[in-house]
Amino acid sequence: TLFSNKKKKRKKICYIFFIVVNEFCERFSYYGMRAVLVLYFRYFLLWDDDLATSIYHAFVALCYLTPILGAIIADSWLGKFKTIIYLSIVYAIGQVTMAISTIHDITDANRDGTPDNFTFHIALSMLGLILIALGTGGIKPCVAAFGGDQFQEHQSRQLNTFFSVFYLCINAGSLLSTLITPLKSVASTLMVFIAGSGMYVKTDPEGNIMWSVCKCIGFAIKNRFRHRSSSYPKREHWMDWANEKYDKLLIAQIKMVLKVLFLYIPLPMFWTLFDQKGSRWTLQATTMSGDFVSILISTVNPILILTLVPIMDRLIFPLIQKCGLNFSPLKRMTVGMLFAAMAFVSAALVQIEIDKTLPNFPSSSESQLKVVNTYSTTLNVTISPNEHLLIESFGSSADYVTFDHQDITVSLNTNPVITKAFSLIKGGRQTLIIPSDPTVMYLKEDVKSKPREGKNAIRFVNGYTADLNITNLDSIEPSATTNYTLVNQGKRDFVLRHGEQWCEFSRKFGFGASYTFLIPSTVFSDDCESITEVEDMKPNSVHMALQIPQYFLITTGEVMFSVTGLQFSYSQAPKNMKSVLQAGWLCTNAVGNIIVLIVAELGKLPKQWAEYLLFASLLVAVSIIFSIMAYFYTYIDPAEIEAQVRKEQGLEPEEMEKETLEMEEKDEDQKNEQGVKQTKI
Ligand SMILES: C[C@H](N)C(=O)N1CCC[C@H]1C(=O)O
Repeated sequence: TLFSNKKKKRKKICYIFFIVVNEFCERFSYYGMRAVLVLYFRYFLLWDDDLATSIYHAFVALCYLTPILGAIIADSWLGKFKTIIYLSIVYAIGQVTMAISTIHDITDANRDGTPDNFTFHIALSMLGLILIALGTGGIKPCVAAFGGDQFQEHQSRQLNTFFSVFYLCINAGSLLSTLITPLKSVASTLMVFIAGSGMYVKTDPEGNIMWSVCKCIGFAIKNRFRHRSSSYPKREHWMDWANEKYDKLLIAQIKMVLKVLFLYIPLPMFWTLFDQKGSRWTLQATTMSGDFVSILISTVNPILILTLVPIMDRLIFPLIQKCGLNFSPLKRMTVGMLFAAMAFVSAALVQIEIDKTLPNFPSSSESQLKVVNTYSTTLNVTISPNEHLLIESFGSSADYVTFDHQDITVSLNTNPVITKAFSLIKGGRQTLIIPSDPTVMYLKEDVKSKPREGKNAIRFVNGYTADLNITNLDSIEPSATTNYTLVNQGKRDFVLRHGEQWCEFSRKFGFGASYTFLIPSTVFSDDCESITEVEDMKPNSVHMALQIPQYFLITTGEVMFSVTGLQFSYSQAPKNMKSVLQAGWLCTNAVGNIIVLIVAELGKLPKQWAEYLLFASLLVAVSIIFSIMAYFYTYIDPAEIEAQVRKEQGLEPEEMEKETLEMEEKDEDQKNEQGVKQTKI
């Protein structure tokens, strides 16, 4: 017996392995593709930021809505195993379609590097994304439930460990997704899953269960309405009004599912905060300094998951249990939400620090002006009515001057005095460039937000007497100013050239700054030494390491909320509706994304820190509501309830046991048969 038990255990570990590796590969493909999706929209389809992020969030929401479809197909028709196989094929076709849509040569007849027919590429990529959403979402509830199906009722501890390992694999896949192409991984997902085919415990679909559920609920509502008069005796539950027509077992199962789905109503708020990690927090990082921006943003969450899940499972939760505290799944989920709220408080505190260092940008009715002097002497600049600035040669005004009107007159104390009228841009920042011939002074528009992705915006004013060529820039005429170019952090070299003459100029950049470099007429004689720099915008000074606490808090919250939610959804579902409840759980994520799309994108508060605090407060309020709902929830053992109903229906427990035994024997025979077949091959 001992030997056969050990053998069974080893076998189980083996086929669980196929399932978790399958999830690893799938998430690998999904997150790998998601990581480059916004870039594809921005730089290939040339969409603007808003459209790119909206379509991105809509796609993520769709990926978490399609699980309903997958669950219906699995529980009512194909069964989980076949659903996973078929929808994985749809998934792979989606990835191929998406890959084809990125080949610009297909419509680039004139070979200029730009597609000629954007509509074709957009249509193809949208089709690809829909297929991917159908594939990834469709299989997701089935894989989790299918994994759970491999355990027997008494193995609840192992079941919990399975879901933790399952979540670890999701995040290992997400972490490594940037290294290997998504396409290969879809193919391997399928192969790994099929490889374990002969070993799985496959539960058959029980007819069109979803249709029966809908009909049963519809009948209960109609029947209740028909008997609304007080002369009819009350029933314990409104679903009991379906007793006249429907099987007691089905009614009991629907009650279990509805109870859990009702509990899920407040949960999307967690995902609303969680999903802003990829949008608001990423933007926050671009206003901070530090060398590890991209690594931090794309990897910190999965790395923390890989560390925190084992720590929680093996250390924290057992410790809490040892202290005699009942840290039930719903309590864990509530605490998870509170952690996410704390993460947003932490984000707000970081934002307040960042705001202290941000430039004072003009409001929509104001205009800002700075003056740069490349004239040969110091100038006294008067800007009507009462702004007086003393600006050295090859220097600038100390900071921007803010005006609440747009029309200004500038006078220079040259001989004769030069006076010129300008109209400033409302809500804009500009620089008045005074060249070597001040009569042609002109306005140049400046950046009025922090350069993206921690880059630096730089430009040059040519005070040299002839055209100049600068590395990677077009030639600049004398007295002209280049447009801004974005440069990365670190040391950058520029070569300035005019005919045979040249000199090299090096500059070390931080993050998110903006500079105007003034090139004097002596530039070649002093080997670029005399180039001066005007700081239009200071580099970011709040270090990105300050974001670590918020990532740590939200990931701790995720471990408590998401891993527990996954386990809870499986354990509280009746046998024939496991995928449906997994789909319901995943839908909370979809709704969360839709809320981000609607509320966070449309209703921006003027202060970012205030928006973070608002979201934190909302989640605290929601977690209080959830904890009250959880207080009234009684944990159930679906198998026990089903057995009890069966018993009430006259099916003796012995018969049931016999039935179960027969099924197990059948399964065992089937597996042995497969094993023999495989050996023969
Ligand atoms: C990458 C996340 N840490 C994560 O594991 N997930 C976010 C949404 C649910 C879950 C997933 O299944 O991808």
